[in-house]
Amino acid sequence: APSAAARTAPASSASSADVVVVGAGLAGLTAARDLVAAGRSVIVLEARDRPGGRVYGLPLADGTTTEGGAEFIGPTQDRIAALARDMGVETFRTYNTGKNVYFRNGKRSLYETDGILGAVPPDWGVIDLQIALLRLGEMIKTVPVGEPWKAPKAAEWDAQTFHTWSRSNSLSSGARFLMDAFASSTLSVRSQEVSLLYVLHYAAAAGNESTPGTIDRLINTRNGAQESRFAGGPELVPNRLAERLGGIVRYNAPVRSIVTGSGGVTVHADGLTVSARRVVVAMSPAIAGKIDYSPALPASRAQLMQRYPMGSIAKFVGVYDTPFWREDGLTGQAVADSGAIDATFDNSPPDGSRGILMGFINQANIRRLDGAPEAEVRAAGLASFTKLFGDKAANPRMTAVQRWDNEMWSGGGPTGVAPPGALTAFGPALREPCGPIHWAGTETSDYWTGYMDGAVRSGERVAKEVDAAL
Ligand SMILES: Cc1cc2nc3c(=O)[nH]c(=O)nc-3n(C[C@H](O)[C@H](O)[C@H](O)COP(=O)(O)OP(=O)(O)OC[C@H]3O[C@@H](n4cnc5c(N)ncnc54)[C@H](O)[C@@H]3O)c2cc1C
Repeated sequence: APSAAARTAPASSASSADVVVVGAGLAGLTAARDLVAAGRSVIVLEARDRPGGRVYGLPLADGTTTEGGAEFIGPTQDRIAALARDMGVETFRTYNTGKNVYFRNGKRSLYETDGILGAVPPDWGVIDLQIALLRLGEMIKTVPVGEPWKAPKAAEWDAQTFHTWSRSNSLSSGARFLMDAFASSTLSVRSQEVSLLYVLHYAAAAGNESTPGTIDRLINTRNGAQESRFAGGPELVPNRLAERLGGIVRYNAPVRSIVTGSGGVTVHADGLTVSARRVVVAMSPAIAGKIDYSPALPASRAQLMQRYPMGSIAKFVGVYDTPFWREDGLTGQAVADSGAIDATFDNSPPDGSRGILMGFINQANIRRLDGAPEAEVRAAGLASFTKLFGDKAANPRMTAVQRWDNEMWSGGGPTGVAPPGALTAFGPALREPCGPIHWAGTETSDYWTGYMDGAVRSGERVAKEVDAAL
């Protein structure tokens, strides 16, 4: 249990603990849970006024919320599943009955997702694409989960982008578009921006210790990463965990600097300084790089933090009286090559008592809308919804938008992504402790890096690491 001193320290003061955890996202909260269970005194310092980080219940005008950040959970995501169970949060299936919409080259078509192609829309390049996917599947098998830099062809694959590979391994514009759509919908970057090795590892990591990761598990709704959602919203998981941890979690406490001395570390947050034997920094490398470290970190870690940028992403939702697309035989899922939104899902509540359409405004699309007033984002979002789901989508009861790129304590999303050269030169620094400073966050995970499950796994891993070091 936390020491009495840790529980009662006033908000603006100096205090001490065995371990300071920086960041109350899923990674930091999980680390704190396990360290407290191991009998260590812990203080969690969170910059925002809420826990959860990239897991966020986006408020709607009527006082309810919808998923503004992380949303889905699927098979082999065992650690977030276990945590949600512990917190009494149930899951339900993502609405997935009917056909998906595919919009390309100005033409709208519908397709089934229970055929051999699964979630892949049929396009002219489909044979071409299947051959490329088979090749990728073979490459993925050779990438060691958690250590992609040790793949036999790591140097070759980290020397090119996913775009370069997709262009030299497919001829049709359909296959090329669908490979770009894969990078966009999973990482919210253009395929030009991400290392081939990183993409291969992302797929290798989409599994668990007994089930190898695959591209299918990343992109599928049924049997894939989009299979289920959390009843009441995913934010219930971090909210309840933070509540359980109680007063050791301090909000509005952005950490500005971490000073390593002979006896341990001193962590300086706004209004609070904490001395500890160890510190866990539980956030993406890019955001961890905003903290001042003294003495300077080893160059490998400092430069990793310069080379692991966040994707660019926003979510747009429209709320309707009913999920009208269901009556039209549609799942609410779409893939589009134009407009502000390139992928959609049905975000309605489990009982379907009203309809919520969610659209991702991914990579270049949200960059184009950077700084645009909300009315312009709304108009662009509704234009996409109408094009994909018809005129009934034009007049929602309300809309909402969550722009992650403008969030000071996230800097984008869904995850940090490695451009060419970063993993082979700096990858081991993702997890390697720097003296008493340990690193967590979904980006440091082996399985399901980039996902809530990876965040939880990273918290569990770092708690063991720190407990052993104390
Ligand atoms: C739009 C979007 C959609 C997504 N969809 C899914 C999905 O469907 N399924 C899925 O599994 N995952 C999804 N993700 C990814 C998922 O949200 C993340 O993988 C996961 O939440 C990361 O948790 P974390 O604890 O590693 O980091 P974070 O959640 O980023 O937590 C880091 C915490 O540190 C805090 N912090 C930052 N700097 C400081 C500082 N200096 N001092 C103190 N505190 C600080 C932040 O405020 C934050 O609370 C999505 C993400 C986004 C943005």
